[in-house]
Amino acid sequence: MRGATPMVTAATAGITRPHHLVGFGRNVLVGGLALTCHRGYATLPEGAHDVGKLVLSATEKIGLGDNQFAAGGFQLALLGGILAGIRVLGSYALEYLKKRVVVTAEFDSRDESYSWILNWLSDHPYSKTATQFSVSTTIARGAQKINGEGGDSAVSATYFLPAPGLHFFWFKKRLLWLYRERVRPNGSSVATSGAAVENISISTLGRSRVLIQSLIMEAQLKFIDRDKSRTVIFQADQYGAWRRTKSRPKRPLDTIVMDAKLKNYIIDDAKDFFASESWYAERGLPFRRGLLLYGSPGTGKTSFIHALAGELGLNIYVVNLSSKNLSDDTLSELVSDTPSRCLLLIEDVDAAFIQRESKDAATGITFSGLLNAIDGVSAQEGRMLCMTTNHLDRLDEALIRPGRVDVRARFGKATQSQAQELFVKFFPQPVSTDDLTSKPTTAMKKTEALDDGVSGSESHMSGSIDASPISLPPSPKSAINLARQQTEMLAAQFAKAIPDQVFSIAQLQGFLMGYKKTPELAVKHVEEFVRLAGSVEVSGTAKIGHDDNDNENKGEKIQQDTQEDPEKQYYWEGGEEQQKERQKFREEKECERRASLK
Ligand SMILES: Nc1ncnc2c1ncn2[C@@H]1O[C@H](COP(=O)(O)OP(=O)(O)OP(=O)(O)O)[C@@H](O)[C@H]1O
Repeated sequence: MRGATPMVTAATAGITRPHHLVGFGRNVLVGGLALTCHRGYATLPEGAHDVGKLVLSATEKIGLGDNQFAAGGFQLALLGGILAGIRVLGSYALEYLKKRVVVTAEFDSRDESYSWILNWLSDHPYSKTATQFSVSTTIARGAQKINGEGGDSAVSATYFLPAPGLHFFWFKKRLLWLYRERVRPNGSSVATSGAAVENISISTLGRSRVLIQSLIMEAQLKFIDRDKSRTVIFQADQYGAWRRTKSRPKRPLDTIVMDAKLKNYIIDDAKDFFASESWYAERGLPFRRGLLLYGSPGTGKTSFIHALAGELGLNIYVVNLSSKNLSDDTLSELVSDTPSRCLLLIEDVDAAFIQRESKDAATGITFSGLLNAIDGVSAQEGRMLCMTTNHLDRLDEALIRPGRVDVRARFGKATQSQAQELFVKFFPQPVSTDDLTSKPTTAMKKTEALDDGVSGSESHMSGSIDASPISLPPSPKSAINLARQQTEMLAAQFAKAIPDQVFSIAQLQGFLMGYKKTPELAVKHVEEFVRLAGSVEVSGTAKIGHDDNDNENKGEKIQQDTQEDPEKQYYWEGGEEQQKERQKFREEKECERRASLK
């Protein structure tokens, strides 16, 4: 067979074959790859000739030299193996080389560090000039959104980030490159929409990690810095891990209307606690503190905890006991996973156990599970447990015993002085020199009259706007530009009309929201609001409720007097007439403002 088969010879192919390849070339032809292999081989670099020799001698050694088909197949397999080996080795070699000359840091969107990098990148000059960029209103990680922050403004915050792909940028006068890619998790489709996971890798030439580490540190500090003036809220996700859900600007304590002594007591107690770690350690006491806030809905329990967290510079970890994903184990894990200094907040602590009594309740935690989680051996030290409830009487004594709850505070409905304080905080007007030098307004005169014992209630509701005792003279400023003194007088009038401890601050705040820019009108309509609150249901701005919990409260009296269903919810908007009146009032004020500008 040898020598008889070749259809294309070296001569016909026009190739001069080195003499040592003759046999190999013939067999390759027999193997069926004829010219391709042959030519390809002939153009191989010098080192590859040795591979040819190797294949040839291997073929002859195993005695396949005479069987052209077997020899051809064997040679092809061997060649393929060698080439694959070279490829693998090549990639290892490349990888090795890369490790020697390139430093790379990788960030995964499931980790918090990813948010640091995105935040850092969004501020980097490159992101501001990159031609391929992505726009985002959030800095998103796999399972969570970071933002909704800065949401006070009408336009939401926007981040410009390098788009997925390769980017080059400078940092500390060194060239870095960044590769951003999106990977959909295995097994998820668009329909099931498993959130895409993102990766970012940042690389630079060299062997030292210092540069990239300093970039990461800078990014982390920047991120922490941005949180300094905010309170970050964490919540448990469905896997029982803490997820940062949002951050809010710190709420100043003085925005909370409550008994000043109680406020100071709780703040001092909390500050004292966080400063006493060694005191607890010396006495072998677990370094934990429990705070229970109870009272009617809308009295400021949650708001106070947010303000407290802001004051102490701590973040809030919120547990929702009604969550169906929560089991005793996950709760225990969550509690032990809280950082050592934080507020752990359990809202409506009674709710989970009430629901458990109903048939379809499916919450996974047990009462003993809750007790173990909050003060078991694995519970984190250094955290302050804050619980809120509307129904103190529904709580098991074991839950609120000293050691679990160290401070209990009742949040009551608004007293008259709190209503006054709320009004002043709601309309915080700067003292303008114009206002101070202006003649006393009708409103001031009216308040003086009230102080003299003249009832203002009739005049509040009667007369046209012009004749209204609280209408203001033309002012160079807008209708809301009242001097503080005037605001305080209006506040006093407002408070006088509010029955003591009947309405929650949330209810009063809701009512005032209807008069954001017209405090005079709020005063004018407050009596009507109080009167209608217990007797009429109208839809609108301020939702007002009735505390069926508090026997002493006069809201109940109003309800009973008017024979209304105590479960009923009431809303305030004012009748059509009042709305017209309000509109007219606004128009007049606008005319006055324009006139004053001329
Ligand atoms: N004492 C208060 N001082 C200032 N704002 C208050 C006060 N009470 C209620 N508010 C306002 O009313 C709204 C509801 O308050 P918040 O959620 O704190 O009440 P809560 O007592 O926690 O109610 P719930 O028991 O229903 O959870 C918030 O907008 C808050 O600003």
